[in-house]
Amino acid sequence: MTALAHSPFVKMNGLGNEILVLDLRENPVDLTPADARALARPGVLPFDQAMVLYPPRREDTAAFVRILNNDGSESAACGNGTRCIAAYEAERTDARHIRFESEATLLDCRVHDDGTVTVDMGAPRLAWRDIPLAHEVGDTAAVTVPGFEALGPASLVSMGNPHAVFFVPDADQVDVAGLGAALERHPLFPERANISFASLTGPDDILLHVWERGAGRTRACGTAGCATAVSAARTGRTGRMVRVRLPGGDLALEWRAGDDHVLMTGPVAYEFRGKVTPAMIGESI
Ligand SMILES: N[C@H](CCC[C@H](N)C(=O)O)C(=O)O
Repeated sequence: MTALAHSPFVKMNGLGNEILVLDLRENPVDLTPADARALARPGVLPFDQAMVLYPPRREDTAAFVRILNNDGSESAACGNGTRCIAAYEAERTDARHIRFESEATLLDCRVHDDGTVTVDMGAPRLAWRDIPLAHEVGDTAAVTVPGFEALGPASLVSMGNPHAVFFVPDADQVDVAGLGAALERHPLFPERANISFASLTGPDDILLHVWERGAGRTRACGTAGCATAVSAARTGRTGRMVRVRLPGGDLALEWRAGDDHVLMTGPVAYEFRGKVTPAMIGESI
């Protein structure tokens, strides 16, 4: 039996984005890519991302968080998952202001009385090396992706993880899975990319469909919402405060003037709780 068995988990979702919160602060074992894939199997604990909590490395944080996609790959950021761990920690400790540390940044979260959570997702990174891209492209706000000229230029952003945002006339009509899977692994993106298709549906109102790196089609992606808000403001399509509507629900986003941090607000939901069993990670007792 591996040390992972018996660790407590909570299955949550942030706008239908399937999140597994695994609290390993009492039992900080390494969660391998194979463990993540085993847990994510259908009938076990299917998730888009696992948010794995480890003992804090800094005194002013509640935990160090690792983020794993369901294919076992690691991400440095996950907006919806961060709202979930903030709500989980608020429930456990009664704190309302909670800070986590991830590989990419510090994540300041505020849990509101209505149960919604605001996360300071930090400042976007817009330089080609930081996204990262395979080579220099000129202005990252409008990049024609070879082979995908018909989609028009993409706006490329890192929110800790790489994003490409295409503004299209009607995001509901796009073949998200077909185009998303091909673009995720385009040679322009050496670390692959999350792919978003966005349409303006009103002043400061955006419809969004997302194909996630390492997880595929999801009902919502918080960092993609952030990347889209930044891209829309950066290209003059909207102001710095927008509503982003995803299949799973809405996010309120503000790209704050002054420090350029992106503030993301949205709901979370609990599904069920339990403890990891050996069978869940593919082991017999
Ligand atoms: N669902 C997440 C993002 C996952 C990103 C992941 N697919 C990657 O970058 O590898 C969110 O709400 O922000």
